[in-house]
Amino acid sequence: MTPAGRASAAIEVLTDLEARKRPASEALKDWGSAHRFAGSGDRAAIGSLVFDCLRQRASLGAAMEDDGPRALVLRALVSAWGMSPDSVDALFDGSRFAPEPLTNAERAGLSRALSPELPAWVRGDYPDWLEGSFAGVFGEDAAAEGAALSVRAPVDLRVNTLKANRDKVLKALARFTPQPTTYAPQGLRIAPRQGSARTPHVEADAAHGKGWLEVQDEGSQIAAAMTGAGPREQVIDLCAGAGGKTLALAAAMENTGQLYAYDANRLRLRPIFDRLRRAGARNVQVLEGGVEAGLAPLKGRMDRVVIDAPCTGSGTWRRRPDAKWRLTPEMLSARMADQAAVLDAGAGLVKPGGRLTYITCSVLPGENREQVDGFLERHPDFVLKPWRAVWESSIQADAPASADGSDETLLMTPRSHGTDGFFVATLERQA
Ligand SMILES: C[S@@+](CC[C@H](N)C(=O)[O-])C[C@H]1O[C@@H](n2cnc3c(N)ncnc32)[C@H](O)[C@@H]1O
Repeated sequence: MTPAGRASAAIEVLTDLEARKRPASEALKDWGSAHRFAGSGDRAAIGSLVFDCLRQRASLGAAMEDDGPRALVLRALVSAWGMSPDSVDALFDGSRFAPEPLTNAERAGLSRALSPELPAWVRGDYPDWLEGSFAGVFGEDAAAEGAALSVRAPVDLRVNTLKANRDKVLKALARFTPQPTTYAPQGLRIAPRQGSARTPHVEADAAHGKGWLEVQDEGSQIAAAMTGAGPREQVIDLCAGAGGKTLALAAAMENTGQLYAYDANRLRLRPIFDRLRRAGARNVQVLEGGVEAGLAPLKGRMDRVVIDAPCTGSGTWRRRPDAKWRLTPEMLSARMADQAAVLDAGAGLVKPGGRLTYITCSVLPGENREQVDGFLERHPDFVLKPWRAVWESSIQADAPASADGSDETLLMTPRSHGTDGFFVATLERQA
């Protein structure tokens, strides 16, 4: 397909998305099935353009003074793909498969500077109803923090120390030019590709098949390390899902002690079995029973309880940009109720002197600090351990400031740490 044909396809997919209100991945898949002539490079480029439009939907629309699919694609080619307005003008020439030529209003939109007077949610590309939450956490930096959540993310890898080391993986993946991550001791980063260039499919590499590495954001790796889980401990990953944290914890525990993996939704656990096998993790017991059968025997016995809580995922909007525009206040309230429930369930499992680590991949205060405050009120036998000391005992690199300025809990963000948005609080049960 020509670049102009790909732009037409992206407009088509965005139009479908808007009309049918469904996930971008589904709309892209359907488009691919209906256009079998499109090669994998075409699909990747169309997908990248659609996702770039969604990441910056509010600011692209404001610049164009039009938030329709065609306007978003036009401006994304300039703002996100770095094309000049003239080259976009030349692309949209109305020839076969190309979009219609530009109007004068569209030409003006391609060069319009974004006014600093626009509301922070427009400049920062987040939903308007979250203006208060963003201002509450980030103050004057709300737009800048939002903007950093609205660009492409790198591919981060965690070297599985049960089977490999950084040098071995660096060599195996040399063609992707990975670099060591700034903070996570076993992390590697592959920088995001620009424009239509394809994101490397690391999971198709032999090194992944051999269990040498996992795809895991650096923030997630740091959060797992900050649980402090180590050899010979009794640890439960209470919201294990597909096992991203479980695998990191098993490696930190050097395959010793006992790591329990539990999830209220058994279906979510399904991929964990293959992943554990591939990674060579042998100290993990997946708890498939319900709360009574699975968790009751562990009451008050755990050195570490890890709660990677269900959340809105606002910290991962770089990777799932359509999710940010689909999020509603009702969904946020439902996640907050889930978080309080899982925190209460986790509290009962911690042994005296043991620790509960509360993690979200969200930047919203209702899911983070407010949950911790509510927990401490309901469970006066727990105290909050300031994050800096926890970081220093688990991560070798110097601790950067929390994105919200807190000395008690850690908020990582793309802008402040180059990671996805992650929140970590350490709660210790008094002996
Ligand atoms: C953020 S995801 C976990 C991701 C996973 N830890 C990883 O690193 O790949 C949150 C998980 O919590 C689970 N969950 C929600 N409520 C729960 C509860 N009350 N008890 C245990 N798990 C729960 C969800 O099913 C979901 O799989």
